[in-house]
Amino acid sequence: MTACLPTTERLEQDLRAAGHAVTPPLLTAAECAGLRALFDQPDLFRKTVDMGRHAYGSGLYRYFDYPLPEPVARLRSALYAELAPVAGRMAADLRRPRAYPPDLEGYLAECHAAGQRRATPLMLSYGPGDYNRLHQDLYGAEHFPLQAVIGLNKPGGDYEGGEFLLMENRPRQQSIGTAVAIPQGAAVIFPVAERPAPGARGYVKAAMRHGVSRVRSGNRLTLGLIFHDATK
Ligand SMILES: O=C(O)CCC(=O)C(=O)O
Ligand SMILES: [Fe+2]
Repeated sequence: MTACLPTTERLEQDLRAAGHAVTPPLLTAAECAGLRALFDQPDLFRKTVDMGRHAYGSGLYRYFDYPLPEPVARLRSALYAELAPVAGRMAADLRRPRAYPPDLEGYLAECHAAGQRRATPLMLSYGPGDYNRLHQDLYGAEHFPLQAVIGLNKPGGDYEGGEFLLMENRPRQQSIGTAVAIPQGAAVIFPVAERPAPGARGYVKAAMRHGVSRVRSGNRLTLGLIFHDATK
C-alpha cells in the first residue's frame, strides 16, 4: 500500500470547506486490481445485494464478512485513526460532544456493546447504465459520522460517467450537489448523515446523502469503508 494519507489538518480543512475530501492515491493500480479480484470470491462476503431488486439503483454490492481480507482491514483501521479526532470535533460543532476512541478496535467495542457486530465494509460493482440512488449508510442507532469510498478503476479510462455524488441540505435552503470522479486508488471521505456547515451564526446542521451517477460505459468497482458495524 502506498502509505500516503494526507495530514489530518488538510483532510479536515477540505471536509469543512467542501463537505468532502479526496485523499492522494492510497493504493497502486496493481493493488486496486488485487482488490477488484476479491469481488468474485463469494466466500469472503456475508451478503450480496442486487440494487435493482430493492430500488436502490442498478448494479451489485457485497458486504464482506469478518475476518476482513488483510488490505481491507488495514485501510479501515488506518483511515479510522486519521478520522476519529476530526469526527470528535464535528460532533462538538453540532453541539453533541463525543470522544471517539483513537483506534478502530476501541470504537468497534462500542458498536458491539450497542448490539452492532456485523461487518459493513463492502464492494460495489457497476456496469454500463448502473447507478446508486442517494442514500445514507446507517445500520443501527450507533454510527461513526464519516465514511470513505475508494475508487478501484480509472475514471475516463476504465469507465465514463459514474461520478460519486454528494447532496447537502441546509435548513431552509435548496440542495447543493457535488460530483466527484474518484481517482483510481484514492478515497473520498464524506459525512454519513450530517455535517456542521458554516452558517451566519456558527454552525448549522446540514443533512447529507450520497450516491453514484449513471455509468455511461465500462466497469466501475469501489471499496466502501463504513466504520460502524451493523445490527443485521
Ligand atoms: O460506489 C460508490 O462510489 C458509492 C458507494 C457507496 O454508496 C458506499 O460505499 O457507501
Ligand atoms: Fe453508500
